[in-house]
Amino acid sequence: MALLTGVIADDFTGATDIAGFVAQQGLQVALLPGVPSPDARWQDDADVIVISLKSRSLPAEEAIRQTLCCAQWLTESAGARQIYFKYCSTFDSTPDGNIGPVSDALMAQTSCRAIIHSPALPQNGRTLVHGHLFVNGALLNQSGMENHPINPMWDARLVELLKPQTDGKAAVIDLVTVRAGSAALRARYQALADQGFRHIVVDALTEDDLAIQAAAFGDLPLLAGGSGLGGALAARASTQATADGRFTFPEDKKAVVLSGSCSVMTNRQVNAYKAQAPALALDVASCISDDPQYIATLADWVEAHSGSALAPLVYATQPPEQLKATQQRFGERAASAAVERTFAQLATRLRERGFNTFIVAGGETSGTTVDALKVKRLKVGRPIVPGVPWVQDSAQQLSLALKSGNFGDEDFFFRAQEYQA
Ligand SMILES: Nc1ncnc2c1ncn2[C@@H]1O[C@H](COP(=O)(O)OP(=O)(O)O)[C@@H](O)[C@H]1O
Ligand SMILES: O=C(O)[C@@H](O)C(=O)COP(=O)(O)O
Repeated sequence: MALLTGVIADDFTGATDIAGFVAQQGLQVALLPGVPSPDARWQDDADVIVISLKSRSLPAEEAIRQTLCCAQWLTESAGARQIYFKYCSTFDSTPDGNIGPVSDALMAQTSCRAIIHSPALPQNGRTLVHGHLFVNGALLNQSGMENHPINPMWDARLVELLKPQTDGKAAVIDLVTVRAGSAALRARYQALADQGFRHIVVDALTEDDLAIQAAAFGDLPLLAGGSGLGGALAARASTQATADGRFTFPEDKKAVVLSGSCSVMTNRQVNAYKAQAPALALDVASCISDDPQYIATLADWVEAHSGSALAPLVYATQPPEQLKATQQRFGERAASAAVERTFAQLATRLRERGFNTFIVAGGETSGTTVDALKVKRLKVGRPIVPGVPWVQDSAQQLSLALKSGNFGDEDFFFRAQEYQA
């Protein structure tokens, strides 16, 4: 089958999330980290290519530049018929971007009059009603996402979130219209585009609503949203039974858990795990000092605890009050950059010492870690929980579980280690 869709994900956990949902539908997925080189020609078989960027928190111009390079490569060198801009199911962005500016730039490049925004992921409790985004029934800005370290979410209304990010007019298509069926939904989209609306937010409460969206919008050159709509599009394209995506894990497993997310769920996961497993909290002051000796000390600690039944955990995860104090002391950007740099350097050091299995919590954290591990191309394996598949760089015999901050249940770090080859 020719390449159907080229996905550009704005972070790494988002990329493995959508790649996992697509692979579960039996489609062949290639997962590529970073902007492909412009002269790299794509000659392999794949139904869907997912490119993972770390563009969510970049300045808007740089996020646009990287995304457009990917879109151009996907259409011209890989033959993608459709571009899917994958962002977070919690619409993670700042007042400056990057969802609005990147969407505008992609519309210009793909000659799309109006872009669909569909972040809903009912499988993980993200639903959209009258354009309001809910996380497990709580409004986005009352869900814990208001305390996010780098993109605190200030509203739950997507149209309001988009306002400071774009000059394009935004509108909502509500659930009643979605449930009127794909033809009615498409007609409403056309009518709004004719009226000059450029950003069309579409409600979804269930997976069935996403299936209707996939039927209505499957042929558009450009779509944007979460992995829910991505999975629904793959289900329509699939002719096979669900693939299980098994691969062989490294025989001599040397695993570590790195947690750089401060989300509500990751805080619970870290607390549950550290009650039973060896765990070490990062010292942010030492991260800021950028002292190589600190990295060596961390690596020694991990190595010393790697014989335990449960993999050692190194975490920066903090509850909101503690995080606020850290950020006031060091500055938000400086603290988060120092923590990410520390995880990246630690991952490199552990790789050199033979660690081959990395369980990482947090999208930005996963981005820096995967970059540091110099991953080239990833195979997608079976899901540990919805939205978090095992992925593997077979050339390097390296297995990775990249967990979005809020995904998984309290026992996630345990479950991730119960895998079977
Ligand atoms: N203790 C801390 N102090 C300051 N920043 C932190 C701390 N712990 C984590 N961070 C930063 O918070 C950000 C979390 O983002 P991310 O890894 O994407 O998690 P999530 O998936 O929850 O969004 C990262 O930039 C990380 O470095
Ligand atoms: O759509 C989602 O929720 C995830 O795929 C995602 O984008 C993850 O982002 P982080 O929560 O920052 O890991």
